Amino acid sequence: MSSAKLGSASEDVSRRDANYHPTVWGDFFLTHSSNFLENNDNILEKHEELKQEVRNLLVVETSDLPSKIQLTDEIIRLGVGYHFEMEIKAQLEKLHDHQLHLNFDLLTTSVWFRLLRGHGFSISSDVFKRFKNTKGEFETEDARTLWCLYEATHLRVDGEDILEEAIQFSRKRLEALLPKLSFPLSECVRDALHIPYHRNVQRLAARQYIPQYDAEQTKIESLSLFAKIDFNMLQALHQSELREASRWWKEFDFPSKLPYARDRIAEGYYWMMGAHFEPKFSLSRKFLNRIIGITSLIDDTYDVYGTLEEVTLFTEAVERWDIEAVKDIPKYMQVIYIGMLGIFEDFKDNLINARGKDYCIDYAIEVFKEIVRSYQREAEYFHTGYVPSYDEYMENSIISGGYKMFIILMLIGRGEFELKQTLDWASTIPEMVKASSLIARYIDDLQTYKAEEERGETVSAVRCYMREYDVSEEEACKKMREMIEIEWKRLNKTTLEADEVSSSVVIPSLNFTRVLEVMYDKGDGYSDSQGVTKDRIAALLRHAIEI
Ligand SMILES: CC(C)=CCC/C(C)=C/COP(=O)(O)OP(=O)(O)O
Repeated sequence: MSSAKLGSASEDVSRRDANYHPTVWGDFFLTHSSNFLENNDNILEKHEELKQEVRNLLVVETSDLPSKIQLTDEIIRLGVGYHFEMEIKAQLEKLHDHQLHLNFDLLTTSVWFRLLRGHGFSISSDVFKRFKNTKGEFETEDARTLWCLYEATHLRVDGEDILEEAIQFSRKRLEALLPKLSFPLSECVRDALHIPYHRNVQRLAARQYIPQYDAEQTKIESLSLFAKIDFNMLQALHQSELREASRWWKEFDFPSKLPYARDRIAEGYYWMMGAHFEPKFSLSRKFLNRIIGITSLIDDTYDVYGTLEEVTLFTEAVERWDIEAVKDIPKYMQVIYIGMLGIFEDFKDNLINARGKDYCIDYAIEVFKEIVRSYQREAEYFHTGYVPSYDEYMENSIISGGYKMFIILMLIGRGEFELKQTLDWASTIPEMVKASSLIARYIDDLQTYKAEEERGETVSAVRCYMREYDVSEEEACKKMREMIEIEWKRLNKTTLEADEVSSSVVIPSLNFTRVLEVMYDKGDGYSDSQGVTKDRIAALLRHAIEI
C-alpha cells in the first residue's frame, strides 16, 4: 500500500502501488531519428530495382515447384511479402493442386502445407500419411526437414492426430539434434522451438530470419539485400510514428500527472506495430497506439490507484461520453478523460469519416465503453471482496483482456472490410474473436496472477479455476496451458473457414494473438519491459540491420 496522493485525490485513503518501473526509453524515441536514407545514396532506386528482381523471380514460370515453394516462403518470412500480395496469391492458387504434393519430399510438403493453410487454403493433413513407416511412425533425422515439419504442425486444427504425432516427434528430435547444429540452422530451430513461426509476430520473425537467411549458402543475393534495405526503410517509418506518439504522450504529460501508471508508450507502439506493420496502415497504428496508451492508464487507475467511488464516477463519465462530464470526475483523472475524447474525435475526423464509413465511430466508442465497464466490474470484485465463479470471471475477463476491442478497432483502422455486417459479426464475439480473447486472457493471467496477488487481488483465471474445480495451483496452470493449445486450434479452424463477412477479421485475430505470445513469453513483458521486451523493441525500432 502507498500513501502517495495526487492532485485533489482524496487525502485520507490508502492507495495501492504496483511499483511499475519508469520507462526504459527516457526521451530516446522523442528525439531519435534514422539516418538510413540520408546515409545511403540512391537507396530508393536500389530498393525499387531489387523489388523488381524479386518480383521477376517470384512470377517466372518453372517446373521446379519445390524451389518455387521455398522462394515464396522465404519472401514472406523475410518480411517483404507485403510488396507482392497479388503475385503471392496467384502463386499459391497455382500450387493449390491436391495432386501436386505427391512428388514432394517431407520438407517441401511441410512448407507447402504451412504456406497454403497459412493463407486460408483448404489442405488435408492426410498429405503427411505417406511419410510414416510401416510401424506408423514418422521417420527422418534431417534437421531441416524436422524444422519445416515442426513449423507446419502449428497450423493444426482439432482432431488432426497425425499432426499431433508430428509435433511430438519433430520437437523431440529437434531438441536432441539442436546441440549438434551449426548456424544458421541452429538459430532457426532454436527460434522455432521457442516461438513457432505461425505464432510469432511477423516483424520479429523477419528480424530474426534476415541474418539467418543471409548466412545460407543457397541464399539469393538480391532477395537478401532487398529484405535488409526494406527492413531499414520500414524501421525509419516506424520510428517517425513512434516519435509522433511520444510527443503526444509528453504533451499530455501523463507520466508525471499519473505516476502510479505504466509509462509505456513505446511498448504500446510495439504492440500495435506487431499487429500491423505495413506502411499503408500508418494512420491506424497512430490511433491504436494512442488508444492502447489511454487504456493502459485506465487499467492502472482501476486496478491499482483509484478508489471504488472514483472509478465509478469515471465509468459514469465514460458512459456519458461528453466533455461536460469531466467536471464530475476527480481532478487527477481528468487528463485521461480529455485525452480519451480527443483520440476518438481525431480518429473519427481523420480516418473514419475520411473513408466515408461514418458509422464505424459508434462501434469504436461502444467497444471502448464496454472495456471500461469490465474494468469497473473487476474493481468491484477487488473492493467488495466478491469472488466470481470461473464462468462469470471468464465472461468479464474476455472483455477486460482487450482483444475484442482491439480486433474491432484494428478492423476499423485497416478499413479492409466491405460490409457493416462484419463489425456486427465481430461484436458478437464469434469463435474466432473468442479464441483470440481466451488465449490472451490465459496467457496474461498465467504470467500476472502472482504479481496481482502481491498487491491484494485474489481473482484470476488460475484462482477461479482452482476454486471451482478444486485442483492445485499447478494443475490449474497446466490446464490453462492446455486450453491455450485448444484455443489455438480453434483459431486456426475458424480462420480457415472464414467467409465474406468474417475474412477481414482473420488478420486482426491472428496477429493480436501472436503479439500476446511474444509479449508474455518470459513473464509480463509489458509491465516489466526491462528485459526481452526492451531487446526486441531495440531490434525492431532502434538498430538498423547492417547492409
Ligand atoms: C490489450 C490491452 C488492453 C492493452 C492495454 C494495456 C494493458 C491493460 C495490458 C495488460 O495489463 P494487465 O496484465 O494489467 O491487464 P489486466 O488488468 O486485464 O490483467
